[in-house]
Amino acid sequence: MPNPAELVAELRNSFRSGKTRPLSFRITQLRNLLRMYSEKKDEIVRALHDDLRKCPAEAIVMEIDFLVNDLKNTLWNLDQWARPEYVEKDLANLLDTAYVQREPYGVVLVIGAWNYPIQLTLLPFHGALAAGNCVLIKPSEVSAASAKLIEEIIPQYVDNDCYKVMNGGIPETTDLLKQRFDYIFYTGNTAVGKIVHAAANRHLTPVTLELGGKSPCYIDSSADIKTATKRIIWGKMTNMGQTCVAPDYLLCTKEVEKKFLETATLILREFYGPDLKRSPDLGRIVNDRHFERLQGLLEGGTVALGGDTDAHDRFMGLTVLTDVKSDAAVLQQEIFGPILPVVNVADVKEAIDYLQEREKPLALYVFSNRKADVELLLKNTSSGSVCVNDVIMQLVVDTLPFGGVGNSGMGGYHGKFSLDTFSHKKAILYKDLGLVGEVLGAAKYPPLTNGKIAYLRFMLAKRPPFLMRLVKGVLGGLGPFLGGVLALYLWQKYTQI
Ligand SMILES: NC(=O)c1ccc[n+]([C@@H]2O[C@H](COP(=O)([O-])OP(=O)(O)OC[C@H]3O[C@@H](n4cnc5c(N)ncnc54)[C@H](O)[C@@H]3O)[C@@H](O)[C@H]2O)c1
Ligand SMILES: CCCCCCCCCC=O
Repeated sequence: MPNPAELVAELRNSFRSGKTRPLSFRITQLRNLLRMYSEKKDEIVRALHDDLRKCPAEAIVMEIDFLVNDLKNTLWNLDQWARPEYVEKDLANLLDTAYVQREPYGVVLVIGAWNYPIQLTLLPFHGALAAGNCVLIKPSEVSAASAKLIEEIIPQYVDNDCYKVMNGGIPETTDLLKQRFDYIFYTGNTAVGKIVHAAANRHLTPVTLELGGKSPCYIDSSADIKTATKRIIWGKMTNMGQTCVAPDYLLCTKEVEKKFLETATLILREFYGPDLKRSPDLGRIVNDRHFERLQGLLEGGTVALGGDTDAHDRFMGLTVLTDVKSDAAVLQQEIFGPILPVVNVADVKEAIDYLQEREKPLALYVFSNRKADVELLLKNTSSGSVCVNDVIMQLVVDTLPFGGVGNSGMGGYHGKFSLDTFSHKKAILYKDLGLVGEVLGAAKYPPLTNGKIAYLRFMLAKRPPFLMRLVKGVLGGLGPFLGGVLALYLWQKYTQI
């Protein structure tokens, strides 16, 4: 087992060498990863099958394509995203250059989770690499085949001095977290998120925590129940419910619950045939521990649909629970499996009360054609994301940030947000050393007369953007000489006071 202190020291030396700074170097690494996903596609599909019995379609669309699309987007845009961002200024700094320059933090630790073990481990890696960091990747030990594959293939495609993989379980990760990193990106459950946060805090290391929680799904009687049911079942059964943003429970009236149950029976048959267990499109629960945990959750209510389980095969069909006691474990902990409890509410106001009393979820789903009610939910609840009239699909829009809030996490990524997450936004003011610049700023020097203070206040005062654009235009038109004359005039005018 490699020594974490040595790994981090090697990465730090590589970062200090400046190797990862040039955009051309990063682009080469990203292109190599693109080649990796194409050349190692079969191995990835096989590893995901070994870990979760993920079907090839899910492995390709939800893990490999997700990564490939992210790389393409980054490669097409990185040059532009990484450019300095010039910003507006006050009069006192009008001749100077003020801009934000993204710079890499240094050595980044990425800790992945097991449910989408390739995607969730390597997507943050893309962002950290693109931003110019050196990276240590720690895949989840729970998805052992994927972890082993990542350790094997990453060194074949990217620079070994700058990017490393370390496998291990809780003791190894605990040791790793004693090291000083410049950024930590963690995906996993909230309890461990707190451990990671505390460890990062010892070194004041900034973090992104991509956590979980119970993502509610509100349906009202105005929604097209067939389409809503299809979308909910798809989202709940994808990866056997082991998706961070899977709909966790339904919030609806008794009447909608009844319609949902009738429709769900038909949809399940349409999607997976008469015997769900034999469907090639359904995966399995990741391990026995999680299977037993899920079986325990079934005790919380009445099984209104499904309930079929096979411990030997770690299979569980979609199981809808009704009349669930409010203190049942299935309504307290994140389910992360194919169980769907129903919580009955009379109307949207009761739904909002229910949501406000609970932790902020990673996602909120609303199925409704009542625009006013949707607005009420949007305005009166907080969650990492919202998707109206579908589930999970908000993640696909990579111009939206993906992340939680409160107990479901902090920070976000995807698309350009990944580059922002892994970059420090350095503020740079490049002052003019010439005479005009000096005159514009000279009022700050003591002795501070009333005139100088008035001048300073005039120069630093906030003005509406249109006025600043006008001043800039006029000064630009006058040229530096007349601009200087104007500055001298203002200086004269104010210092005479
Ligand atoms: N927000 C997201 O993007 C996202 C994505 C996937 C999963 N999740 C959430 O993650 C949870 C499921 O994942 P999990 O937590 O079971 O995954 P997991 O068991 O794979 O743990 C995640 C990582 O934490 C490490 N870890 C575990 N215990 C640790 C400890 N005591 N100290 C230090 N490191 C430790 C593991 O080695 C692993 O790399 C769910 O709550 C789910 O909602 C969130
Ligand atoms: C087409 C839908 C793609 C969905 C990808 C889901 C990723 C989930 C990450 C959290 O567990």
